[in-house]
Amino acid sequence: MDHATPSSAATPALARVTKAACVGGGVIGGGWVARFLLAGIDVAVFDPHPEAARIVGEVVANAEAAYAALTDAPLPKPGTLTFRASIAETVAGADWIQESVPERLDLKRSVLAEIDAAARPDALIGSSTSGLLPSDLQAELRHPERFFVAHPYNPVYLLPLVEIVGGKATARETISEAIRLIEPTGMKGVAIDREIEAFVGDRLLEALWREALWLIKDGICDVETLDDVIRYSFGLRWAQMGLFQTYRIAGGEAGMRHFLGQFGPALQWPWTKLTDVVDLDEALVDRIASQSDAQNEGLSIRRLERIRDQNLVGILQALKGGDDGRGWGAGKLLADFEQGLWRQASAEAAGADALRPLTVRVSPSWIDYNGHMTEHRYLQVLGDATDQLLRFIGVDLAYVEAGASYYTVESHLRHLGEAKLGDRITATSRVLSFDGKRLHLFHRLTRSADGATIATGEHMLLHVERASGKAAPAADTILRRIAALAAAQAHEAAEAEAGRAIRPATPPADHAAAAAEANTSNRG
Ligand SMILES: NC(=O)C1=CN([C@@H]2O[C@H](COP(=O)(O)OP(=O)(O)OC[C@H]3O[C@@H](n4cnc5c(N)ncnc54)[C@H](O)[C@@H]3O)[C@@H](O)[C@H]2O)C=CC1
Ligand SMILES: C[N+](C)(C)CC(=O)CC(=O)[O-]
Repeated sequence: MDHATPSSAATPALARVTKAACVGGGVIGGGWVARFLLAGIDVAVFDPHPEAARIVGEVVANAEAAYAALTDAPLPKPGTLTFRASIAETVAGADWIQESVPERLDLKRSVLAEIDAAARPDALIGSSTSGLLPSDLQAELRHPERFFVAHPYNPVYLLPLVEIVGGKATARETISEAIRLIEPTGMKGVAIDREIEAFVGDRLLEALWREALWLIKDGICDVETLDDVIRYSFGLRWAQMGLFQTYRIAGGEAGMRHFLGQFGPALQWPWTKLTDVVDLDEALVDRIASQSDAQNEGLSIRRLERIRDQNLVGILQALKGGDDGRGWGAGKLLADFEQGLWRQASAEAAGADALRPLTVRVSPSWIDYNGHMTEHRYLQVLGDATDQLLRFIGVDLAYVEAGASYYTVESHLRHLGEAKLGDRITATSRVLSFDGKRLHLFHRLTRSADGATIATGEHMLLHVERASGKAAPAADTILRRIAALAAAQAHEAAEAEAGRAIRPATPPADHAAAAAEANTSNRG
C-alpha cells in the first residue's frame, strides 16, 4: 500500500504516551480505558450513554482484579480517569486518541472529523473498527496521515494483540510510532501490510463463524457441542501456536511440504460452505439464542467475564513458562513487559530518597479453602518487599546481570492476622543489621484498612557471586546505601518481635504419655 509521508517531519518523537483519550466507552472502549489506566496513563473519556461511568468502572474493576492475579511485577500507579462532556474536551492535549463508537461508517466518519478538528496535529488517532477500511475512515480528515486502524481483541486489557492498519493517506511513520508507543501498555502491535476489510483476525474468525452457523442450522450439532469441539481441542492449541506452526508439526518430520501435499487436496472436497452466507432467519436466531441460554444457565455476563479473565490469566502465565522458562508467544510478551516494569521500578527506587512501603491487594487466586490469604502468598509478599528494598539499595536487574545478588538463606514468618479477598496490605521494611556479606531484614505486613499487623517476616540474606554460588562481599556502593538506610531507620523503635524462635509445644500429661508410648513402639 502507498503510505503518505508525514506532513510534520520535524516534530520530535513522543517518548511515551502519558495522556490518552477514549471516544466511546462500551465493551471495547472500556477495555482500552482499563489497558491505558493500568499502564499509568491518564485517560479522558467521552460517551453519551447515561451509564457510561458505571459501565467503564465495572470493566476497570474487572481489569484490576485480573492484573492482580496476572503479575507480581510492580505495576505503575494507575492513571487518572475523567469523563468529559464533549469530544473536543476529551481529546484536547491527548497523545493517543482511540475511537470505539458503533460500527457505522457515517457515525465513525463524523466522530473522527470532530476528533481531528480538536486534537493536537501530531496526536495519533486509532480506530477500533473490526472491519471498515482505514482509507474510507480517513477520507475527510484534515490530518489523515496520523490516522490508522488499531483493531484490538476483547478483553482489550488482557489480550495483547492490536492490528495496526494504515490507509492510503496514513504516514509510514505513524504505523511504526503506533507500534512503539503501544508496547509499554503490554500490547503487541502487528502491522498489516495492505488494508482489507476485516483485516486478518476477523477474516479468520468470520470464516469459522460462518461455518459454525451452518453446522447449527443444518442440525449437525448444538452450540454447546460446537463450543466443546473448540475448547477441548484446537482452541488450546491456538493459544500457543498459530495455524502454520501447528500444521508444520502435524506434517511430522517431513514438515510443511508433506503436510500441504497430504491435506491440501482435501480443500477441493466439499467440506465447507464458507462461500455461502447462512440466512439468520427468526427460526435460526431462536434456535441459537435458546441453546445459548441453556448453555449459560445461571451464569451472568459479569460472571462469564470473570471466568474468562481468570482462564486467560492462567493461560498467559503458563505461556510465560513455555520454551523451558524463556516464555513463548503471548507469555514471552508478558515476561518482557514485566522486565520493563522491574527496570522502571529499579530506576525509580534508585532515585528515591526514602524507601517506600509496598502495597498489594489480595486477589482471588491467593485465597485458600479457609477463605483467607493462603500461606505461601505471605512469603510472596515478603519476598516482594525484600526485592523492593534491594532495588532501593541498588541491587537492581543491572547489578544482578553483572554477576552478583543477595540470596535469602533463612526466613522466620509469623502469621498474626487474616487477610481476606480484596484487602489491601502494606509491607514496611527495616534493616536490622548488616555486614559485608550479610543483610538482616524485618518486614511488617499490615492491613491497610485498620492498620492491624497480619504478619511479620525476618530474613537473613547473603550476598552471593552468582557464577560460583559462593558468598562474597557486596560492592561498596551497595554497602553505603544499606548504611544510609539503616541510619535513617535508627530512630524507629526496636522491633520487639525480631529474633524469636518457635518454642516447642508441651502436650498435656495424658497425651504426653500416649506420645511417649507411640514413640517407643515406633522405634521398636
Ligand atoms: N465487541 C467486540 O468484540 C469488538 C468490537 N470492536 C469494535 O469496537 C467498536 C465499538 O464496539 P463495541 O465496544 O463492541 O460497541 P458497544 O456498543 O459496546 O460500545 C459503543 C459505545 O459507543 C458509544 N457511542 C455511541 N455514539 C457515540 C458518539 N457519538 N461518541 C462517543 N461514543 C458514542 C455508545 O454509547 C457505546 O457505549 C466497533 O467499531 C467494533 O467493531 C473491535 C474489536 C472487538
Ligand atoms: C465480533 N467482532 C468482529 C467484533 C470481533 C472482533 O473484532 C475481535 C474479537 O475480539 O473477536
